[in-house]
Amino acid sequence: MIRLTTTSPTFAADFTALVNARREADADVARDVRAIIARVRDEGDAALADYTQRFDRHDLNATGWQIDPADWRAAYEALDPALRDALDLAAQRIATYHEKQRPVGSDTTDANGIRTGARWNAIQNAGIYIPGGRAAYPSSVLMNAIPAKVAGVDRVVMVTPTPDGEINPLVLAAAHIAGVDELWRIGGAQAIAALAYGTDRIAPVDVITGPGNAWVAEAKRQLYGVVGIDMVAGPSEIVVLADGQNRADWIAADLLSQSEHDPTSQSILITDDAAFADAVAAEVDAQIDTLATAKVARAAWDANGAIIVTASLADAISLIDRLAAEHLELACDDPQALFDQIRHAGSVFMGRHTPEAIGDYVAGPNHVLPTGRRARFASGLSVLDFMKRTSFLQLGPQGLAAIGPAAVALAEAEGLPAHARSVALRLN
Ligand SMILES: NC(=O)c1ccc[n+]([C@@H]2O[C@H](COP(=O)([O-])OP(=O)(O)OC[C@H]3O[C@@H](n4cnc5c(N)ncnc54)[C@H](O)[C@@H]3O)[C@@H](O)[C@H]2O)c1
Ligand SMILES: N[C@H](CO)Cc1c[nH]c[nH+]1
Ligand SMILES: [Zn+2]
Repeated sequence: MIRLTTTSPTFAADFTALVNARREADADVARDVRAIIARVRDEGDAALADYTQRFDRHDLNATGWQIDPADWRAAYEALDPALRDALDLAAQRIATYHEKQRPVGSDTTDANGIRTGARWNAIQNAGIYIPGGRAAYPSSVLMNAIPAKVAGVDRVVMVTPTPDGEINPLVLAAAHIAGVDELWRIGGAQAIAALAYGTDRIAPVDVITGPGNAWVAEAKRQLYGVVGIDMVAGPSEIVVLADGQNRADWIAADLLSQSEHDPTSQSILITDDAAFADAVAAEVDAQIDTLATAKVARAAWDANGAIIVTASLADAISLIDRLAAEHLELACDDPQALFDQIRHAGSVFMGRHTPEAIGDYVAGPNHVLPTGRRARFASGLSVLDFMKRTSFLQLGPQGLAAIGPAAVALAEAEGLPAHARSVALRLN
């Protein structure tokens, strides 16, 4: 963990180094992913079986390539009732939140009878990546599949790695609740490539959504264009802005909640109270060892964690915007006043009783969010990622007469005579 103070003479350089640190997709990851993608494109299922053996340690031809919907239902029905209720509550809240995102098209006709508009249609085939290397993510099944179904996607294809051939029953139960259509036991960059290009067994999809580690995120980035993607959603991050009135143990737990995802995760505390910074640092150290995920959390905190002490909470705003983090907690008395001034963050958690982890599971907004400072230009997963818009126009003789000559003039000015003729012929 590094500790910075805004009054230090080296702060500007130190903070810039923190902002620019490349935690994900370094040169090796990009090169390895390129090789994996090329092999899956050329060798299809054989490459998938080989990579699954290498990274997930099981033989797909023995364990099975797919898991059957009957098994999803059985897993749901066998769940402990409290867990089933928790999953149902999460699904219902996520559905309610996302149903409000359905877009409306437009259809207007002006005084010359020129009709213009736009119509939204669902993507036909969506691939959803559900991470599964270090932890199982039933919550990510709901976060991806529910918006896809709200959008009206015909075919939702879920891929997830099953290390050592084991699958978490909660992941199956979530697939059942969310109405997934196919479930393949493949993960990593190879699964993204299979969804993008298709193989003998797996029909290709039109868009791929979902989070994953550095290899998954880089594969989506490299395959964008062959296939649509939601965003690059890599190793988790959190920035917590907290004044000295918070409980140090609460804030330490919030920081660790994201550090425990991945050794390349990043957790940053910004506070205007140096004594509170000390207390949180001590709490993080005390809490890490109590976690079953201590090894990953420790690696992430040591390598990428940061505590920044500012002179005031207001001084933190420009720092927060430069970090453009996936998650931002505002643990202070008037979070709204700060939120009003912040532009770049994937999702914001306001007030002392809104830990980021509540949004990971049950609040309703999507937990698939842009990482690596991409909140400057990207948004969290939504129904719109599973839809696209087609514009349309319709003119009669009067409308064409009104705007056609301008089109002819512009076409001639561009040196495109066939364009000009196509309009002019109809004007005469
Ligand atoms: N940004 C978000 O919205 C969000 C949401 C949930 C989870 N996450 C992130 O998802 C990630 C989940 O990671 P995970 O590892 O548990 O599962 P994962 O499914 O993303 O990755 C596991 C796969 O990675 C591949 N892999 C591992 N080591 C490799 C190597 N050396 N070379 C090539 N491929 C390799 C393997 O194919 C393996 O099956 C975490 O980073 C977590 O922070 C992000
Ligand atoms: N925090 C993750 C997004 O970065 C989402 C998640 C799922 N389960 C637990 N956490
Ligand atoms: Zn999380």
